[in-house]
Amino acid sequence: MSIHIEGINKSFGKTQVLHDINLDLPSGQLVGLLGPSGSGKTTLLRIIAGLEHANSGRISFNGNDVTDLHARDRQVGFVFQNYALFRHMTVFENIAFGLSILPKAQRPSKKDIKQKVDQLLEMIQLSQVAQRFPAQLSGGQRQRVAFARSLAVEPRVLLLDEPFGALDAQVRKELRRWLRRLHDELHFTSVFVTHDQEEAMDVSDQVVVMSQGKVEQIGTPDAIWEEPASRFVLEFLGEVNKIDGELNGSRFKVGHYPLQLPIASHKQGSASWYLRPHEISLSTEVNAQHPLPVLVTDVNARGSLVQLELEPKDWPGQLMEAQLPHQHLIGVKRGQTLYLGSQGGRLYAGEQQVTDSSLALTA
Ligand SMILES: Nc1ncnc2c1ncn2[C@@H]1O[C@H](COP(=O)(O)OP(=O)(O)OP(=O)(O)O)[C@@H](O)[C@H]1O
Repeated sequence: MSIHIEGINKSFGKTQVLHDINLDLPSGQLVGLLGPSGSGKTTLLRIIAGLEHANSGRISFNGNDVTDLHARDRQVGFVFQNYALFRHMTVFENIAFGLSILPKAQRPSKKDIKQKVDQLLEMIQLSQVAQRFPAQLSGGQRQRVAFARSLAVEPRVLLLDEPFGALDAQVRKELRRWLRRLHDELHFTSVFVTHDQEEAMDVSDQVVVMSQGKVEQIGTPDAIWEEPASRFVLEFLGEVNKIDGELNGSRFKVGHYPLQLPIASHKQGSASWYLRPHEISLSTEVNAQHPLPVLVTDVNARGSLVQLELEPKDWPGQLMEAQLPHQHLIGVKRGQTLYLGSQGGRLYAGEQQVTDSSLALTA
């Protein structure tokens, strides 16, 4: 079931929380809505579900306008963060619930309901606990039951609001892999809300990055990682170091170190140089490619990679993280001075990117 979202605006009182949202979500995909708290993700999800009404704009499922349809007629399944299982019902009864309350004409026979629930129990690998009550399950198991319960009625669209939010890191990771596999088998269309970039990048076919009620970028996780559309997206994805300086033509001054851009720029004023940990290059000697002195404050070997914590030395800035192949750093120790350069990176002046994606500055 494809979802078409057109020109959605939403205000609560005088505050506009969604601004002209336009999205096309193809059928069978798992789409992650990613953004900081308050960016409007849940509101958008609730508008798709029909639980909230937009001030303007349209929503269609498979080309059919559902804007004016009540939530219960949209055939959407919902999974929330806090399981919302019925405590007095067994796992089996919880999963069967949606089917057993259907109007008589649509309700499957008892035998068919049992067959369906057994199938779902197998799919979530919980057949052995069918007769337990929710209180006798772990958090991860409860959430799997919540999934099965919403899938039982075969929704056209499954909407998930921070479905793994209440679980610990390990269970979260397992469950999101499980959701991905389930999705690959069953091909339903899902939209899930998360503020965790790793989670969104790990499981989504497409990620929609939101900020302040607007869509900043939509794309595959790879495309968003490789080509963040804005400074906000680059920063929000995390794992990026920021070095502030003053831009003047093709010169970028960090503290009293004048660095050279490989291109001429007409911009002037404050600018920030963004470097991901693997884009940092280090040398034991100062040279044109490695102009900035840094102090090594931590060294962590991680398999074939070494992770370093670096403190700016003699120029203003924050602690940085670098990640380099082991062989480049044999013998590097805490307390040692190294010289920093780059193998890429991005320079932003205000919201504007000054250069394309691969920028190397030199002295
Ligand atoms: N029923 C409501 N009445 C008034 N304001 C609301 C209501 N629901 C949401 N808001 C406001 O709308 C904005 C967007 O909220 P929303 O819950 O959609 O954001 P979110 O990105 O899902 O955030 P979070 O990750 O914290 O859940 C926030 O400023 C919030 O305070």
